[in-house]
Amino acid sequence: MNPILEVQAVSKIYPTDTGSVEALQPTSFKIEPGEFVTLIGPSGCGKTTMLFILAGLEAPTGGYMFVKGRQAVGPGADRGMVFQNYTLYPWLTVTENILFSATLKTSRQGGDELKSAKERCNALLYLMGLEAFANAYPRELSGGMKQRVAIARALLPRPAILLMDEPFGALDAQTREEIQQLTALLSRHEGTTVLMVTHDVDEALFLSTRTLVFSPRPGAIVEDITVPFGDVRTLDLKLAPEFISLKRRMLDLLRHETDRSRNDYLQRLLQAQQPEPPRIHKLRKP
Ligand SMILES: Nc1ncnc2c1ncn2[C@@H]1O[C@H](COP(=O)(O)OP(=O)(O)OP(=O)(O)O)[C@@H](O)[C@H]1O
Repeated sequence: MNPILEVQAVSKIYPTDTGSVEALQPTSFKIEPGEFVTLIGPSGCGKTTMLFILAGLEAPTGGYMFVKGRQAVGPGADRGMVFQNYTLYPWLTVTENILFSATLKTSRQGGDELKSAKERCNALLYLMGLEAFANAYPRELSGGMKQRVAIARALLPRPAILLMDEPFGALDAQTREEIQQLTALLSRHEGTTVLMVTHDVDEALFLSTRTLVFSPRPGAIVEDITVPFGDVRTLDLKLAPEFISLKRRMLDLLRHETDRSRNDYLQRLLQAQQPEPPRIHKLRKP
């Protein structure tokens, strides 16, 4: 099978006023059609950087990416993006938000395109359980509903891959579980290929078919884990022994990586600081 996404030695160094920050080591991986891949790793390891590069919102320092075999440079309709913070246009209704890019595109192309975009929008509103809110404005929606609109908007043009950056990070625990379940159902129903950044091990294992574990910054893939829980997943899975055992393995791996980086850092700190010789105060005899 040809990969939907191929990442070849993508790296990133940010220039800053105080020197350069190496966010990503040269990193390579492939994603096959229909895979739901999560990217997990310690805070600051370069997960968002990788996603932004793949979305075309950040230029890589080195390396290449290919979507369906074609080199991708800059943003494109073949990659949909959902951010952590709700990015809906507050002056547009739910339907108008979902149709926004289609409206821009079809204003140049004519009526039939817009008609099929509207049909697709209605189908997504139904799948997302948002039909009753089709004409509501973002201020009238809960956080979970806003994020469902953002997902529908990203899915409208049927992107080759959906990129999600901690999309449920700002939601309360219950809403988060509801939307996780909806996302699992939706990605299976639509056959969407997904790459999602998360720092939540439960979320990664519940949703994905594969997890890429990143090292601390500069990020690099330290393990590529197949998640073997099948297509139909309910929240009960999170209590199953095989889920808990894989969760433990991932937590150990993340802890080990974080400890290793902390120890390296402490070691460097100790080497940089020559300990001062102990001061001996002689007591004067009275
Ligand atoms: N525009 C920028 N300029 C300079 N440094 C940056 C920039 N964006 C990110 N960085 C640095 O690059 C590193 C990786 O950041 P990134 O946001 O990709 O990590 P992350 O794994 O997504 O973190 P988190 O899980 O905390 O969101 C961090 O050290 C961050 O400070």
